[in-house]
Amino acid sequence: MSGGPEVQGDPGTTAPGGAEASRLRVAVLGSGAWGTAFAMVLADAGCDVVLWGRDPEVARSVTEDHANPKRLPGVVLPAMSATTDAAAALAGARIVVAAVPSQVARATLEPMRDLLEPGAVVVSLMKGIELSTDKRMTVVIAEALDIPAARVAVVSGPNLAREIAQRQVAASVVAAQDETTARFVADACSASYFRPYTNDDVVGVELCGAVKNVIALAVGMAQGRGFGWNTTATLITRGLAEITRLGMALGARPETFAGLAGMGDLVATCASPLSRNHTLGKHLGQGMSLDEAIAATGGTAEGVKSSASVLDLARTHGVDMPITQGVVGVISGKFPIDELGAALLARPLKSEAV
Ligand SMILES: NC(=O)c1ccc[n+]([C@@H]2O[C@H](COP(=O)([O-])OP(=O)(O)OC[C@H]3O[C@@H](n4cnc5c(N)ncnc54)[C@H](O)[C@@H]3O)[C@@H](O)[C@H]2O)c1
Ligand SMILES: O=P(O)(O)OC[C@H](O)CO
Repeated sequence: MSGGPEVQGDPGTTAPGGAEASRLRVAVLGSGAWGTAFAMVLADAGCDVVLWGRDPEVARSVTEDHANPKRLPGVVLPAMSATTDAAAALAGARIVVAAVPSQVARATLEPMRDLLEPGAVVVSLMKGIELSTDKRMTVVIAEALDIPAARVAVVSGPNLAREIAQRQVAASVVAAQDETTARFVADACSASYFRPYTNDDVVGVELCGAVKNVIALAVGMAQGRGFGWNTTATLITRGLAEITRLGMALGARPETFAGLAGMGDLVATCASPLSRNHTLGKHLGQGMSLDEAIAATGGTAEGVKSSASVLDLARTHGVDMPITQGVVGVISGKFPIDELGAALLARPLKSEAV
């Protein structure tokens, strides 16, 4: 990659000085699978990237060995630095990308509030809904860092970290209330194998990312019980209907659900064995306990916790989400997994359109 996005234009502050002054500095918070893979996209796109995480050995290995064997074994990373020092990571960063598990986002970001560069844009890669508040991640970010919503964006789409880290071709959505913010982020992460589209439907894009994980759990459970592609396709299609109903009730645009962040990510997550949510659901379907399934899956399966906040949101807004309700029942141990299919089919018949 040559050049890369320059430090100029909106939204902005003055470029940091020194040799890297002409390259856009980006801090990625969270050195897990997606934080690391997205840092790679940004570096390939020409940004000056620093990765922050809690684990000193991961930071050393990313900086010195160009590898994160814990989360992306076998992947050779482009040149980037990594640190456990948040102040060092955030210094001079015009874009800050948050890629920690959703339920720790607020606690992770709040202590960084005073370290953020004035005018920095903050991007959520997270696909969850905060328990206890039912808030979307861009809202949590704006509150935790005390910045205007117009400076917050979300990147979401069919983006399995391992495939992106292998530089397999993929597209995604960058959503922000402010078109300038979305364009700024899209320019920063546009690489030869990664194509971001902009969108201003932040609510729709974030709901798609969080709820598809719940539907992927349901698909995994069904496949673990031995059901085949008809069941999978039924759950994906009716899952999309659930996501759309909730999104419409919260003010999202219907076309978002047919796009990359909606149908696109739903298909990738429900079909791929690389998905942690799908895999965890499958383990449950095969008879593991929740604790066993979490341990066997490894990594963050956001749907386990976010299913409860999604269902809570649905109840608050009077939206019917039977698949989500079934997943919450199974996860909480209150509903036997082998009765889920029959319970979903026993509901009163209705028109497909509602
Ligand atoms: N992996 C993917 O393919 C993928 C793709 C798109 C979006 N996402 C989303 O990105 C987010 C991060 O997922 P991931 O795949 O990188 O997860 P991961 O499980 O690979 O890594 C999570 C990282 O967060 C760190 N972490 C955990 N608790 C923390 C805390 N209290 N404070 C700071 N760091 C903490 C862990 O040490 C780890 O480095 C999730 O919301 C996920 O849904 C993941
Ligand atoms: O591994 P999962 O289930 O978190 O899914 C990964 C991504 O969200 C797919 O786009």
